[in-house]
Amino acid sequence: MTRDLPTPAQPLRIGTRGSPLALAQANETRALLAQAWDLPFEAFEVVIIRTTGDRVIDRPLSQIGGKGLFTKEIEEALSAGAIDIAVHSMKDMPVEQPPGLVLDGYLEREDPRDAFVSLSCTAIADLPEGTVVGTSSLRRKSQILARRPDLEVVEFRGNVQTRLQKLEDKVAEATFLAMAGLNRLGMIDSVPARAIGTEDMLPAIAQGAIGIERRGADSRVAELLEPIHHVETAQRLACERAFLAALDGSCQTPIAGLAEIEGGRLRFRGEILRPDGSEVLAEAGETAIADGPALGRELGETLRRIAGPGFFSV
Ligand SMILES: NCc1[nH]cc(CCC(=O)O)c1CC(=O)O
Repeated sequence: MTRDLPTPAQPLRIGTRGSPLALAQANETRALLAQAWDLPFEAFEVVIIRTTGDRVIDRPLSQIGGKGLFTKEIEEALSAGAIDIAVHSMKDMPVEQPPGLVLDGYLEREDPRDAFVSLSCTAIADLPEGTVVGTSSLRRKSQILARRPDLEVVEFRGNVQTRLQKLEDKVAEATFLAMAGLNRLGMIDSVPARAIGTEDMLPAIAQGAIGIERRGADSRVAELLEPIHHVETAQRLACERAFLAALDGSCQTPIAGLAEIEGGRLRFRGEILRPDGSEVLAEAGETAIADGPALGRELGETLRRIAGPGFFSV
């Protein structure tokens, strides 16, 4: 039993970005912790931290450069002891953490699929030739162009509300969002969104999963997180992130992958694309759950070999 549980006077400080989705994720973590330990909400404090990714909104993410655009400042606060845990969208997390920090707590994964969002159409296939679609994701852009080279893809940044306004304003006819974000924001019924099957658009690595980062030396926090940790999510992400690590993936490379567990077996599909969508390389495999990381690594290395140097630069 943990001896010193957080109290309203000395709350556990939960660091997060200030976007509506990030706040929803931090509050979900807070509620799960309060429930698991039978503590009042006030024993947990949400601390908002502004990141480079939040500050620079006039350029595509891929052009700002550097890893961890949405995480660097939060990790600095965690290392400095200004917060006790950090709640992240695992999709935005580099595969390696700074020295002293550990990212091994996961909430149960939400729907990993992407959503097709449009006021006028219901699927990519229905879009008239030459239609303009908006996305800020290199992966989604490449996947769309691979399927529909006739479409025009324009840069589309901002939160869900901003993007919907851009659809209203006819800046683009359609856009793409994570189902997980729409669900967590409680917006799924108020947005013209349709889930895209993972055979049609393979999600980003770790899409829909929330990770909780802590200081490795902080065993009290490790103990606090244990009851809200979701083992199957961790097993799926271990495979997906091993795939990403083998490909040295960052936000600047179009990489997709999804691990699924059924009947005690883990199935993984992964793909890499040229940024212009002119080529897609895919691999899939199945293994025992414990061997998920080895499978992810092996398939990542296979794809890297097949792709050769320069694959991502065209
Ligand atoms: N890169 C931004 C980001 N990071 C996580 C999500 C969605 C939630 C998730 O995948 O867990 C989003 C927005 C989006 O892709 O629509």
